[in-house]
Amino acid sequence: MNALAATNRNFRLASRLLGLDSKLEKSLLIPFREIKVECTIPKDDGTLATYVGFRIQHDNARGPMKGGIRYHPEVEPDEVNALAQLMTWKTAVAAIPYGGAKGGIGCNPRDLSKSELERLTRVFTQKIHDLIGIHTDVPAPDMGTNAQTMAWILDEYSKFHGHSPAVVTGKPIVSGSLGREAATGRGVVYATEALLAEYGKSIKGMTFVIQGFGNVGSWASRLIHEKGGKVIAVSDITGALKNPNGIDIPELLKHKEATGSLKSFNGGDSMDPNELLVHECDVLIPCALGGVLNRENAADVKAKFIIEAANHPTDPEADEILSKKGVIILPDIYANAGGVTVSYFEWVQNIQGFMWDEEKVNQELKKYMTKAFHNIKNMCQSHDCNLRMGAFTLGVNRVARATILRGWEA
Ligand SMILES: NC(=O)C1=CN([C@@H]2O[C@H](COP(=O)(O)OP(=O)(O)OC[C@H]3O[C@@H](n4cnc5c(N)ncnc54)[C@H](OP(=O)(O)O)[C@@H]3O)[C@@H](O)[C@H]2O)C=CC1
Ligand SMILES: O=C(O)CCC(=O)C(=O)O
Repeated sequence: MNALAATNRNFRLASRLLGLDSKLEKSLLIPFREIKVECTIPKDDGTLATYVGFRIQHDNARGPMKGGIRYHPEVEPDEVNALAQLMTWKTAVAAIPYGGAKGGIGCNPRDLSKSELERLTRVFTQKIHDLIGIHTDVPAPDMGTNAQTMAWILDEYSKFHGHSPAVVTGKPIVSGSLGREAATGRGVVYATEALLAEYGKSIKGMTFVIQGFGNVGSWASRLIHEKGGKVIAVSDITGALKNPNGIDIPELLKHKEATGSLKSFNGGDSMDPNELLVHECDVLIPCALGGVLNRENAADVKAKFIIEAANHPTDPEADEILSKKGVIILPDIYANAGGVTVSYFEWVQNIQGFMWDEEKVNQELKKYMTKAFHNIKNMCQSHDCNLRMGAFTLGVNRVARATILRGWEA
């Protein structure tokens, strides 16, 4: 099932549990606005290259639309649409005053030089600058983008609208927030702790398998390692690595920084990346692409807990198979909400012109993640449902209530 069909399905199941009116359901499902732009840039060799950029603004009933910008060869409208919708429910689950959006450019950032990436980002910003803004739509990093990308967007946007640091989050520290770079991984760890506590367990001594070693995967690995968890397998696009005694994550981080990949790290054995997701472990954390858990591999998953740090890593068919096996899944719209939560703190700091220290950022993040977990659990009890539906009913209900309060009448 493609990402949009899967996301719509989860939304409809939640809407039914909540008993939403069908007209309201339709209105919540259809995006507020879909933007598609042509981005042509001169390459370093003087030739021209054209890329397609998207920004899909899903809903703004609870506040300005919010969500990342992805640079990846597989970026296409249905996927961006699904990711934008997930942002709407995610910001509502996290109880931060935003709606949802997502954007992206179909390109392989590994094949572009830094100056080509800068030109592409600036052209994309020129095409969408009048449709984003501090109180309308606030982008942030996602796969293939980072703080530098956000700094270019801020600079280009500011040429049209004056200096506007709050127009993007996930910026470098000069106008960004302390703690934002680590926030998604840190939020994943707080979410994991909240879940494990329900089962009388903690991170210390448990075994973890982590797919993806970019922003989210590397921070999650580092923090789990610091808390005494044993990361026994990790992967990036170049391959996968295992060590049953636990990988030395600080050493692996140095290796990845120096070489750009996990390859040839001598603190573990290489493994088939397809084996990684079905490797024996206590906790599996996908931190890369969507749809990686599907009917092909779900029956073979051996983890007892899955923490969805990536967006929509679990296809609905896999969801069903895993649930029958008794695997506990912490859904993306909660598990990876730490990033957008600290993006909210960054936006607040930019608007106030006042910078928080990192301790305050992390304390507030923990408060938001812990509260959201208990709110999800309450929804699970009221609707007799699993954690995914607990999170969806929580998010959808908050957005539906805001929509009704703003004047919706069937
Ligand atoms: N950044 C954020 O704040 C947030 C991100 N997310 C989600 O988390 C996920 C990861 O995002 P982020 O860490 O920012 O992205 P990055 O681009 O920083 O990292 C992505 C990682 O995935 C790896 N990867 C790509 N393709 C594959 C593959 N086929 N098999 C294994 N690994 C692969 C990359 O490998 P390599 O290192 O070799 O390139 C990289 O390590 C995405 O689903 C994103 O939507 C969710 C919430 C917030
Ligand atoms: O920080 C943000 O605004 C959005 C992060 C994001 O894209 C996501 O949570 O998927």
